[in-house]
Amino acid sequence: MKSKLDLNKIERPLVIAGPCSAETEEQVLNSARLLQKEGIQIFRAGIWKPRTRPNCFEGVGSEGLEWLKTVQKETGMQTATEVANVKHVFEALKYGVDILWIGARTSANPFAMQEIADALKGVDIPVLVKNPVNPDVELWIGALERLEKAGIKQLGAIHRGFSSYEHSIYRNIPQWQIPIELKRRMPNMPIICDPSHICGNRVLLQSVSQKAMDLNFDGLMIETHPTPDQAWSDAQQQITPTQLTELLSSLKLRVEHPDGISLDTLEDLRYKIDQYDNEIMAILQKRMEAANSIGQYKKDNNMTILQSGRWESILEKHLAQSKDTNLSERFISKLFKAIHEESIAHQTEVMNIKK
Ligand SMILES: C=C(O[C@@H]1C=C(C(=O)O)C=C[C@H]1O)C(=O)O
Repeated sequence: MKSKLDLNKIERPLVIAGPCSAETEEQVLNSARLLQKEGIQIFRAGIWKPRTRPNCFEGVGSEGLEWLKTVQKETGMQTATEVANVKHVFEALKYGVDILWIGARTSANPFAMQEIADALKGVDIPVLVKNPVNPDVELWIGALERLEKAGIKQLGAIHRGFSSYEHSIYRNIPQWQIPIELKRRMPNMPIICDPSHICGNRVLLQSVSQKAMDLNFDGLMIETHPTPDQAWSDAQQQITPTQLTELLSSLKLRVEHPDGISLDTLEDLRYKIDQYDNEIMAILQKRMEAANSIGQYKKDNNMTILQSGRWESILEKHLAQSKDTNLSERFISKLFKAIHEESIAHQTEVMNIKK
């Protein structure tokens, strides 16, 4: 049977909503009915929950798949759930789940991904792949490619943020440059944002959803629960179906290339950007030439490449200067660390590689 959702023809934003976990039949049906009233067409619910520690609620298992079937029959909504192994795939297919997604812990594991891809050979069902927990775009692409090779025609990516030891307001740091890179590498791959797992709390959901729309993401997967505070998993990040509607109607939907407007002003501004970029390139080249000469000096005088005191003072000076500019400390820190790394690479080449 051909699935109704065509991931290759999405009307933005595609919305997938439903509870983090299927808990009871009543909770599942109640959630679905409320979402259907709000006009949501795709219902999500976790049946098997990968939890960091044992003795947490790990999902109701296959029993919940019956409830998803009732959701389809009663509301006409399509259903989506996470599969993490071959058994889950077969069970979900047996019960007619419409859309599958692969979680972040699974997409980080090429063996698990290959087994799932093999189990899906010859099946025509949309499959969405969450980014791996670690910020590695290659791993994410690899997971998608394994499914592509297995013949899955309707593929999509879900951005759910990345684990980090860094203290952050987010549960999983968005690292937007990673989904942006995925879009560059796989321009036709639909990308759906999962603000619930990025934020880990309700407060930030709206701003992250708006940002995803402004980055031209194709859709949103948002966790909803009829009584979020009573949810058996991830209570703090779930919202009610009514709050979901409020959130969705607050979003401003912009397009990448609007019809019928003159681009003259934009082109003038882009001309300026191109000039500045050329200047940046020329300056960086000159800076690396100086680094090469320093490398030669250090080689001749038996000095180490890394000079911690000098590096510390450069970084500190520019971080302090950034306060009087429109450049953020975070940006300046990243920029100078990248420059320093490249400078060290140049000196290493001069010292140890070049004859
Ligand atoms: C260029 C030098 O070598 C290294 C690179 C630096 C840089 O590119 O700014 C600074 C300190 C060193 O760790 C240097 O010693 O001055």
